[in-house]
Amino acid sequence: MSCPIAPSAYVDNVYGPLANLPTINWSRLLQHSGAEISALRSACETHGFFYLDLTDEGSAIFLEELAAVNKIMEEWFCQPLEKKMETETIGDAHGFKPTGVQSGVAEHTKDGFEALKVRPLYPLPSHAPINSSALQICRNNLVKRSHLPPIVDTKMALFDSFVSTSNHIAKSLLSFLSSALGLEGPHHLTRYHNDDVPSKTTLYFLHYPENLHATETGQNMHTDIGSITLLFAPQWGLQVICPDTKTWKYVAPRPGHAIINVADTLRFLSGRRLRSALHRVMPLGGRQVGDRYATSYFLRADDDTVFLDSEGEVGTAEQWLKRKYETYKLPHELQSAQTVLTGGMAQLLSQAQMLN
Ligand SMILES: O=C(O)CCC(=O)C(=O)O
Ligand SMILES: [Fe+2]
Repeated sequence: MSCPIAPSAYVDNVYGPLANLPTINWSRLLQHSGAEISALRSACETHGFFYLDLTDEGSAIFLEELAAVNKIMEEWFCQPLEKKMETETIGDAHGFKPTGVQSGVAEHTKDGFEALKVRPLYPLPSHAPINSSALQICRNNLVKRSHLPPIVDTKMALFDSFVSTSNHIAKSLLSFLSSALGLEGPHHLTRYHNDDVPSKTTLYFLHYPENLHATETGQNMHTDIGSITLLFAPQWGLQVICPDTKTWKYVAPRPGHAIINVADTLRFLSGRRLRSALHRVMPLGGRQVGDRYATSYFLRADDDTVFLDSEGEVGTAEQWLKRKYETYKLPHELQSAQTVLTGGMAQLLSQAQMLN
């Protein structure tokens, strides 16, 4: 069985002007173009949200893998809820989350997405081709460790390869950014992101089932928890607060592009020099017409990474994730009484401007 993706049209005089986000070119970054690296830094300082152009020839296989994992996941989400609930939830970074457990995008509503979180291999598969015996060792470890849903288990090589390239892209961005910010040696940002150290790095599949009643809608505003998010959102619904107007604007889906997001931990580790973008998912017209899907790779710092958070407390990356997930479930009025949901970004914007 497959769930067709319903197209939805964007009409700018109804839904407002689009977010004008910077675009960074992946192949130029790989050539160490000074201009592209400085554009990357500027995008993270001013927006914290940008398109990454992956339309180069070298990224074609990765995009094919993305299409293949998405097809598998769309079929997986079509299963009855009881079947999906069989995927054990382990901590907040692995397992199945049904709709309606978090506060929704609008007051007095719950969230309208279900999600399957898949903890990647640990140690993560290297970007170099993995030989079959290495893969078998990883596979045995993973099966014991992670209680994967059978669908991931049977397509292990595909999922591994997709995770490996996602990790490579996210860590490369981190590395270019660190050098551009002059964070070198012991302060280099990659030092907090070790592939062989436990972290809550996660591959994340989201499904927003059609819901015409809007009791469970979209995804509430938030900043992401970790360091760098690679988001693939081929359908309308994603909105971001733009730094110029401080209003919500829709982010146009762009084939062959990832949307990259500076998340809380990276902002904290950069000494607040980088900006985290406040974003949410609001279906066009406020109702989820047709099913919507999105895929993310959340690169997160090693569990024991220490930083000063937006509540003024010194804690670890692992504690911040736990706190953030607890906050997602709180009613809106309690969420807005503290800084955790938005990593302090909401407090940097005036309430009146934001609600627009
Ligand atoms: O569904 C989307 O487009 C965005 C999802 C998102 O922001 C998240 O899961 O953190
Ligand atoms: Fe997000």
